[in-house]
Amino acid sequence: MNATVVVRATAAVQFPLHRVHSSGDNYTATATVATTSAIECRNLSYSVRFRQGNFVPILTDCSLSIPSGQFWMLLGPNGCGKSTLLKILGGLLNPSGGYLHVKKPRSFVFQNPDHRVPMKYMLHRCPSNGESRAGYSPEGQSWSHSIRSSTSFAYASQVVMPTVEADVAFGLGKFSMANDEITSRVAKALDAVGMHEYLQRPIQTLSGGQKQRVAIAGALAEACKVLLLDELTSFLDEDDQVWLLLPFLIGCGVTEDCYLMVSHNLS
Ligand SMILES: Nc1ncnc2c1ncn2[C@@H]1O[C@H](COP(=O)(O)OP(=O)(O)OP(=O)(O)O)[C@@H](O)[C@H]1O
Repeated sequence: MNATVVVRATAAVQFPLHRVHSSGDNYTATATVATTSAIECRNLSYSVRFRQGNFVPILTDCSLSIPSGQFWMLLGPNGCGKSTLLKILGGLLNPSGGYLHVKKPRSFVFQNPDHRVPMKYMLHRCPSNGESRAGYSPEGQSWSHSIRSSTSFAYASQVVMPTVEADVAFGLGKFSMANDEITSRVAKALDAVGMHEYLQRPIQTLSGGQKQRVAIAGALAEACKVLLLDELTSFLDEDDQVWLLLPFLIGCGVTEDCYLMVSHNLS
């Protein structure tokens, strides 16, 4: 990873620049005391293996330490490794080496809600088939059903349920939770992203930016401690920019102890 920085993106605070340690330079991000960190990684590396058998390093010796309750941005040019790092932090990729600690639960929202995402992500979001969310699964249908009917067994769409309400409630299937609690969490999370009036809307009628908000609401409903947002700004228009959503996210109380990280392209 080259020339990538992690900046604190809370409006009232002057950004302290923390450079992520990359191969060939000596910087290491040192945000605060490690024990209070929401995310802590030291000397993290990630390589991919090509068909020819050779390993190509994507991340080398990457270290950062970031506290809870703050909003940080990961900045860097195309191809420097932002998404890869975020996927490692989100548990979607396993690092090849180094130390990694991320508070749980953690949630990951992808760049484009219509892109197919790894099945590992869906299992992470809801390891059961979602039917434990009484009242939210359409009759005879569950997310595993929608995946089975799709062309690939390995991938699923990020927003997976037929309505906004069902999709935000989807990840709650992994908790044993009363229906009242589910309803309240879904309402609170949709309020936070300004989408409450879309509760019953079929997912396919939403715009890309609205789907992004629904995906964020799904993560918030699960009361995640770490929210990882991969280049949302490429999809949301100016009015939807995540730093404008931030006061809502914090104001609704679902993110009190949450750490948010957004990757953003510098080019
Ligand atoms: N599975 C893979 N196989 C081969 N190369 C990969 C793989 N995944 C990532 N890369 C390479 O690793 C580098 C970092 O990719 P990554 O998607 O993390 O970059 P990024 O900083 O998020 O880029 P962008 O801003 O364009 O989204 C790129 O050069 C990419 O081509």
